[in-house]
Amino acid sequence: MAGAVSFEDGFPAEKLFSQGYSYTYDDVIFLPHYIDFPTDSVQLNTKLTKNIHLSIPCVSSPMDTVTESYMAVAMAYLGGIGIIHSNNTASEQFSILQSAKSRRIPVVSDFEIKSPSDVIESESDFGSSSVILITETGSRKSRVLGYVLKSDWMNLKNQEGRVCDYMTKLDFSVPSSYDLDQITGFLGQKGIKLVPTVKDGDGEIVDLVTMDDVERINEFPKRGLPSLGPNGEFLVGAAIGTRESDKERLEYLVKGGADVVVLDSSQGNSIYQLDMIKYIKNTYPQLDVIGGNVVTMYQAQNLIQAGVNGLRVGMGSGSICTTQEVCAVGRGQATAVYKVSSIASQSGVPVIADGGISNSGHIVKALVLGASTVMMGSFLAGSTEAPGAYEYQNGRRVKKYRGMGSLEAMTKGSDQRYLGDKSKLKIAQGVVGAVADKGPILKFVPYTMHAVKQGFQDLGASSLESAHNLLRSKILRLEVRTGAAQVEGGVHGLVSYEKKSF
Ligand SMILES: NC(=O)C1=CN([C@@H]2O[C@H](COP(=O)(O)OP(=O)(O)OC[C@H]3O[C@@H](n4cnc5c(N)ncnc54)[C@H](O)[C@@H]3O)[C@@H](O)[C@H]2O)C=CC1
Ligand SMILES: O=c1[nH]c(=O)c2[nH+]cn([C@@H]3O[C@H](COP(=O)(O)O)[C@@H](O)[C@H]3O)c2[nH]1
Ligand SMILES: [K+]
Repeated sequence: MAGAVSFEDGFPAEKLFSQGYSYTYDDVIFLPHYIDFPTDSVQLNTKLTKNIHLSIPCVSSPMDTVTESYMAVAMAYLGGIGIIHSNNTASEQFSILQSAKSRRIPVVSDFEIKSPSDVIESESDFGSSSVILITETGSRKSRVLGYVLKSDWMNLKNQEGRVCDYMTKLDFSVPSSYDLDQITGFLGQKGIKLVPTVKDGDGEIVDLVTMDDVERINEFPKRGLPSLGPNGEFLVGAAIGTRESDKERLEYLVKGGADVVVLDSSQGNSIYQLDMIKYIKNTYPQLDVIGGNVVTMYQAQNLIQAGVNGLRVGMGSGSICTTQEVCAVGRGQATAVYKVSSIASQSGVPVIADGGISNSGHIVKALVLGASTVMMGSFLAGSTEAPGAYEYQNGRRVKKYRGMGSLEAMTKGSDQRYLGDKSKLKIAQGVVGAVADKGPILKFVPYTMHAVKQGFQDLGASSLESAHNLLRSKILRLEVRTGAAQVEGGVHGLVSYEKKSF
């Protein structure tokens, strides 16, 4: 470390965040410190809750356009975690959870299954997949007999025949608990192009993994250790509410193997949430509970005293949120993360900085200001692994992304909860929108983590713990950026440019 500092330059966080302003990530900037280690030696391993360890500080938000099973699997594969949303029935949420828990390979495999006597009538029978699987009865819970590749079918002379007349025979399947290395080895050893994975026990087909999938995944940048539970399954979380009916939902989720539950509310400091925390702690003492959302020390203190194992911070900071406009409550996210973390750290309760992340710099700021993980909605929406299909808007490939407090999400299209019950007024606190196709999170999350490591290196922080210590000991300094400084900090003065990050 460089020589002792005998002058004042910049502000310690404690001073900056006690001036009566609500700052967000873009308002503040860290002053660089001293580098004495390479980027690759920065460690981003962290805690989601007191008991759950992750190798990257990333959590996908419990929103119905962000986290279902493919997202949860990809997040755990990368070393983070996904929280399955609860905008569905308890049994629907249970199936999504089970679907994530039964997988170890982050493929988005959306294939059709037919029986040997079926006929493939047109190319559209393949859907978005390049292969159709053939099983004895044409269902998932049936013996695999073979497959038909779209490319083979296109070259067939007699496309009208039954699939058993031309399918490629396949006698193999592997347990769905196989990881990528085991499947790669299996495909190589048998010299086959693809293999279905099946659940232990009932033998239900889970995925179809092709050599192309395996090669593609192996080409993505290096990742952290996957997030695994003691039974070798991926760690997966789930959201619940604080109504009486959520106790039944919780029972399903516990049966489904949820590793952690998030009490999903915009204002977590309520009698309903405190009662739910007590109920969960009494009924399932082994289950970790994340409370929130909170933005003040007072709110946080109440939930900590009630026994939460983690805190989710952010009110109105999300990209689709209108809470601050509608309700006049909330807080700038940088201030909220700093203030809540400063009290939560005294009890060793990890903080999730939720909402408002739109670049790697925001992640650095959230983590250095005291958070242990960041929760992201829009940053992960629009990816291959996010729920929903791509569509085109003005020539751009996009996926829908919507707030869970938007009218559309609250009424869920045909759901009559709101439209039928005229006595209950519903006010939207979120919007429905779309985000651009970002490709697989398997690719852009590792690049983003590398950018975060570079930020940590500039600050002289080799880990989250070291960053938190540097901030608390007032060695790390920061300042507020004026409007002009923010303009200067972005790209400016060019006639045109292309922004390509990696
Ligand atoms: N982070 C943020 O800034 C915001 C997030 N959201 C998201 O929107 C969704 C809905 O959020 P909220 O509306 O805050 O959900 P919520 O379930 O906490 O609250 C909905 C309403 O139900 C009431 N309520 C909850 N439990 C109750 C019980 N047991 N008995 C009687 N009343 C009860 C609440 O007081 C509130 O009026 C969540 O997914 C949340 O994450 C919404 C707004 C802001
Ligand atoms: O005011 C709100 N109205 C909503 O409809 C809504 N839906 C989600 N959220 C919150 O926003 C977070 C995701 O934010 P980002 O897209 O910025 O990552 C999420 O993680 C939530 O905390 C909402 N907030
Ligand atoms: K907002």
